[in-house]
Amino acid sequence: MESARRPLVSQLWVKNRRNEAVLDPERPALSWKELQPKSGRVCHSVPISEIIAVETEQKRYNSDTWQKFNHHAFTVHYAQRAQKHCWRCSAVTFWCKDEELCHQWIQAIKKLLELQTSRPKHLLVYINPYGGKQQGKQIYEQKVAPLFSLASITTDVIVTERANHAKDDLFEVNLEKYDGVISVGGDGMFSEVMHGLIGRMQKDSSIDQNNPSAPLAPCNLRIGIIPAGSTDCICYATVGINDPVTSALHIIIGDLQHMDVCSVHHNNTFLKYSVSLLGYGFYGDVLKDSEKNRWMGPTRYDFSGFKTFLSHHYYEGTVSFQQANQTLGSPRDKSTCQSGCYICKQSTQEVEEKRKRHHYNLEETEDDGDWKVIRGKFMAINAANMSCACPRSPKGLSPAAHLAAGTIDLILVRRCSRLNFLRHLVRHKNQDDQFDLAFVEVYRVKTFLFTPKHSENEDTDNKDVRKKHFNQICNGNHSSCGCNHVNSIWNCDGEALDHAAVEVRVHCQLIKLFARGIEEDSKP
Ligand SMILES: Nc1ncnc2c1ncn2[C@@H]1O[C@H](COP(=O)(O)OP(=O)(O)OP(=O)(O)O)[C@@H](O)[C@H]1O
Repeated sequence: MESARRPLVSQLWVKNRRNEAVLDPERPALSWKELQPKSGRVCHSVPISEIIAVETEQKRYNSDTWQKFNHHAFTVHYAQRAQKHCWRCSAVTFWCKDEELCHQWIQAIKKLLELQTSRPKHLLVYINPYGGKQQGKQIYEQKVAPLFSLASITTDVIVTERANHAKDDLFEVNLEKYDGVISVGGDGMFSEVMHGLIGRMQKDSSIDQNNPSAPLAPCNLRIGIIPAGSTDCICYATVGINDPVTSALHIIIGDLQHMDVCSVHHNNTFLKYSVSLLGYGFYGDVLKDSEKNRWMGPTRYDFSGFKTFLSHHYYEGTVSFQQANQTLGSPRDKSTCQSGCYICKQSTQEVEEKRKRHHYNLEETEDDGDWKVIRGKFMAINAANMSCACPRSPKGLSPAAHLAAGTIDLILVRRCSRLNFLRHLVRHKNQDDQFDLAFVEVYRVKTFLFTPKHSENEDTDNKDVRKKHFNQICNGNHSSCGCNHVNSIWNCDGEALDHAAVEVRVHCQLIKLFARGIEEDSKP
């Protein structure tokens, strides 16, 4: 036992150069450095947690090296950080003088890899063949499957045949045999998989999803996202880049990122879950318009964004919310949520204690803030469950929002001039603070309710009634006041909700992803 903890140190050859290689179970890492370097000495080091696989080198070299070492070599495949959060699978081949030493190294590395218990062995993969540029199947087969096979991960792959295929399947399938579920597609496909998994957990735990205050059962299976859609914001926000190989490597090494999920209800009826943006007003209208122009592809968002900006609608209603405890930070913080975020870690402990208390039917100790009620006319009401950073807006809607702190950043943009609204929008792209404007308010909340001024029955099919209420605001001069809609719609992670009056509640760390959040400086 004692010898297993001692470092293995040997002289091995890498590319015809003599190296000292060290496998240290205490650190735990594999490192090697040239013994007689031509220039400065470079020490390479790979944490065991980032080694993908070790393989005996087959006789595919016809080189002098191969002759010299009597064919004894092994290759270590590992995750290497490239640029801007991008990871690549690199390999290094070590040559040994004798077979026994080669075997000893391979066994020692394999033993340490076996201790990496968070790694998945068997995965359930759903591929949307029609997401994004319809490349999901090729991306998976060419870039991801070979890496899974290298890492000895077995898979059951389902290419979806219709919308909701993955979601329905997740309600039926035996999940016990899997260590994770992979979504190959965009945000819509991820949402489908997430709804399937969360729904299944609640069904198995006999929890009624229609009850807005029911504590939901957490999902223990991790979800992996292989980005292959036209919008891959969830992947970008949790990994830092939309790159299938990087995502596959995070899955293989068994990364873990907890994530909050918001439940959205209307009159005690469950509508949807959301992990990124719930937007009423501006982002709801953009979605409504963009759905009419799907034929345009991803450019429809720019087109509809511009059109919606020009139409300059505002909406009346009441927002009531319960503010989160100060220890969970503020939306105006300068620091952002990154890999190993201490605020999210603190929430992990709290959520575990809360689940234990619930399990033993102990009393809850709620320390959340008071309720606040705001009535007004809003250009936009945005609830960000994460920063919502994406390649188009690298800061995101709420740059300091957390992935797993159990909070929502509620952004209220009150009625303002077109120029002022433009100033607010432009600040999502530059260094200026988008909240530092008189007509913008931001709160960190746990739950909120929105009630439109005009009831939804009035807004839907009864046109006469709609006209009556519409006239109350603008006296019928639609073009000058810009309020030719009574109510907007909610954009819930890119999908439209059927109701404007909603109750939203955040469920701290309800799901887990194969990710690690965004690393501060990804290139060592
Ligand atoms: N085989 C299928 N046929 C049709 N729709 C599907 C299929 N599989 C999944 N879907 C649905 O397609 C929707 C969009 O998928 P996805 O997010 O992968 O692509 P996308 O191009 O990013 O989407 P969007 O058009 O919303 O930007 C999802 O909501 C999903 O439910």
